[in-house]
Order: sequence, then C-alpha cells, then structure tokens
Amino acid sequence: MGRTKPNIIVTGTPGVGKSSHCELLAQATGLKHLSVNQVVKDKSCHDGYDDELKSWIVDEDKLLDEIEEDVKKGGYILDWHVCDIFPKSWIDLVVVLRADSTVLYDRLKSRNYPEKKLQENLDAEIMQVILEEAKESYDEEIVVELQSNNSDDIDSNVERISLWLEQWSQDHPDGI
Ligand SMILES: Nc1ncnc2c1ncn2[C@@H]1O[C@H](COP(=O)(O)OP(=O)(O)OP(=O)(O)O)[C@@H](O)[C@H]1O
Repeated sequence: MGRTKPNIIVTGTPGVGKSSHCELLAQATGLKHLSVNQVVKDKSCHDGYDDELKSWIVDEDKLLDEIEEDVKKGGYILDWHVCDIFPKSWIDLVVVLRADSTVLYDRLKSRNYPEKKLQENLDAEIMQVILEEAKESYDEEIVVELQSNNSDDIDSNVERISLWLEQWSQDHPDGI
C-alpha cells in the first residue's frame, strides 16, 4: 500500500527545536506529529536507561516494528535526534534543524543537562554530525538544513515546509 501524504523527518541535536517545530507544523498541515522518544518510552523500545547519559538505550529494531504499519500509510512528521535508522522508502523530506552553539548552550543549560551530555551535544552540533548522517542516509536533494535560532526562524521554517507539502501533493495527486 502506498501513501497519499508524505512523511517528513524533523531532526537535529537535542534542544535545537524539533518538538517546537513539529507541533506548529502539525497544526499548520494536519500531518501527525510522531514523537519517537515518546514511542521509545511508551512501547518500551529500549534495553534500559543509561544513567550517566540520562537517555534510553534504544532497541531500534523494536522501534521500527512498532511504527512501521502507521508510518507506511504516510502523513507523519517523525521527531527524533536520530535520523538514519528509517528506511529510505518511508521518507520524502528530511529537515535538519541547526542552532548557533551559544544559543544551544543556553537552551541545554536551562534544562539542567549534565555537563558531559551538554558538551557532547554541543560538539555534535558544531561538527554537524546529524546533518552528515542525514546526507549519508538519504538522497541529498531531500535533505534540507534550516536555522532554528529564534521564533521568527520557526515561523518561516513552518511556512516553507507547508509550501513544500502543497507542492508534493500537487506533484503526486494519486500518492506514491
Ligand atoms: N527557534 C527557536 N526559537 C526560540 N526558542 C526555541 C527555538 N527552538 C527551540 N526553542 C526553545 O528551546 C527549547 C528546546 O526546544 P525543543 O524541545 O523544541 O527542542 P528539541 O530539539 O525537540 O529537543 P529534544 O531533542 O531534546 O526533544 C524549548 O524551550 C524551546 O522553546
């Protein structure tokens, strides 16, 4: 079975603004916001919790099994800091959000991240780890890098992705 609506990944380093974008984007487009972290927790797609890193040790196979049936129907915004585990055939657009390191530092600091986790995430953002993963895992023409430093950025990004969605629907009147 194909899909009449596309699937979009919104990814980026923790704190870059994925949830904020996805919520507004879901409101603007009617696509469904799938918080992958929430699925990991709710459906126990993990092998426990890493206390030092304060994050779940994700069972990726179980996670994919859990969401496959829904996501294959289309119309989902996948919100996660990992982007390279989803099969290419599921995905129509990959949005990689970016933030300046000073901005990201302040956001993570205010979340009381442990110093090690904060530094790892800042390094990952500076080294553009997630952008590189996205480009390696998907065709470059579907990977879009967008800035997320302030609320104007969110508005213009949501607008831009909404326009992309309209175009996708025009280009694929019968779905794919
Ligand atoms: N572009 C932005 N302008 C202003 N504030 C922002 C922006 N992006 C994110 N924030 C703020 O930064 C904090 C983290 O944002 P958010 O939870 O959306 O990030 P996230 O990428 O989903 O994080 P995580 O991966 O940890 O879930 C929130 O307080 C949010 O309001």
